[in-house]
Amino acid sequence: MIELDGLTKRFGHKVAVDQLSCVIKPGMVTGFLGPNGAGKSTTMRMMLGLDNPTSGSVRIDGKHYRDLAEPLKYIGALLDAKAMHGGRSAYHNLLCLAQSNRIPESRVAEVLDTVGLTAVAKKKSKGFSLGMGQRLGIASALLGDPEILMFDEPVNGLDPEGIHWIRNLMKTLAGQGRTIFVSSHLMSEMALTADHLIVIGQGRLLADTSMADFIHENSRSYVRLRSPQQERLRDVLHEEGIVAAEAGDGALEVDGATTEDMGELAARHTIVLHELSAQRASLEEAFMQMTAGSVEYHAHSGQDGAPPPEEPWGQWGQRPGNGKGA
Ligand SMILES: Nc1ncnc2c1ncn2[C@@H]1O[C@H](COP(=O)(O)OP(=O)(O)OP(=O)(O)O)[C@@H](O)[C@H]1O
Repeated sequence: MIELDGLTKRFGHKVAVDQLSCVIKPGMVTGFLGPNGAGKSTTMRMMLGLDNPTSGSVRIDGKHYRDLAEPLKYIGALLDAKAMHGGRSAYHNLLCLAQSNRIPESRVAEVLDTVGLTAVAKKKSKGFSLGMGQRLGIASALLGDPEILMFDEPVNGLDPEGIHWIRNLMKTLAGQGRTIFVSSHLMSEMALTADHLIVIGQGRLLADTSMADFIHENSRSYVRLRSPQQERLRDVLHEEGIVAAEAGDGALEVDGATTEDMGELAARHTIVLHELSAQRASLEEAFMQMTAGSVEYHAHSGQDGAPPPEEPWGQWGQRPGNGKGA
């Protein structure tokens, strides 16, 4: 478990992370989202003791990072896959890390096997492809068999096989009861991987919710109807007091409807349907919907990134209505 309590980081006048409080729980993959410059990397660096908070705290299983005697046994992280010593072999990179954390050498071969690098264990890591480098970084995170794992943009530049592998690895690790915290700009990938989301904008917490609730609350769900009797269908919907929007491709869209209700209505009026489909917004749409507010706020008043004069995210209190019928 990772607990953030009022975590704040200022760089001069710039507030990179602003009073962030949340708990990242074990047994699930928690996605960490935010637009560019939202403060994700800074937050992760503070979690790992690489940056000191200006105020507030981070606790790793109840302890400050600096109080962990052998930190790799508590928390493993992939922050920068290129951070490895290029002149050393994959094996020796991991061995050095193992020795400094009193991890047995046998573990090195185990994690190389887990990430599929056994065959290139003796090769210098500077010759590694981006995907191999990511795998080596993940091997180093796994080395201490920690209960908490953090991955910053783990799928960047990976091919579909590599992305699929990392996704399954994170799910497996979460299934073992570990705490998995992952940031990514690839929304489609995040939607497939994360169970829970923490979303930040301008350093502030925007959402701490399940994936399903996040999408539900920040986006539109509607039913698409297409019929060779489109005029008739439009009239029937109108008579029933149902508002339908033109989709632009000949279909009609009804907000907040169910396919059951729409299908039965069409059947009652013997209208042939060529399409009857429930449309749920994607994580990407929900994310854009939510963070659009953050960009809008920034454009109107944020010239130097100074904190807003009053609660800027109050609009999110009305989240369920956002985007409906937009
Ligand atoms: N060392 C630093 N000195 C000054 N400002 C910094 C420093 N590190 C980060 N910042 C600023 O803090 C803010 C948050 O940066 P951070 O890198 O944490 O965001 P991010 O969410 O990880 O962004 P991205 O998605 O682009 O990687 C940005 O405005 C950034 O310019």
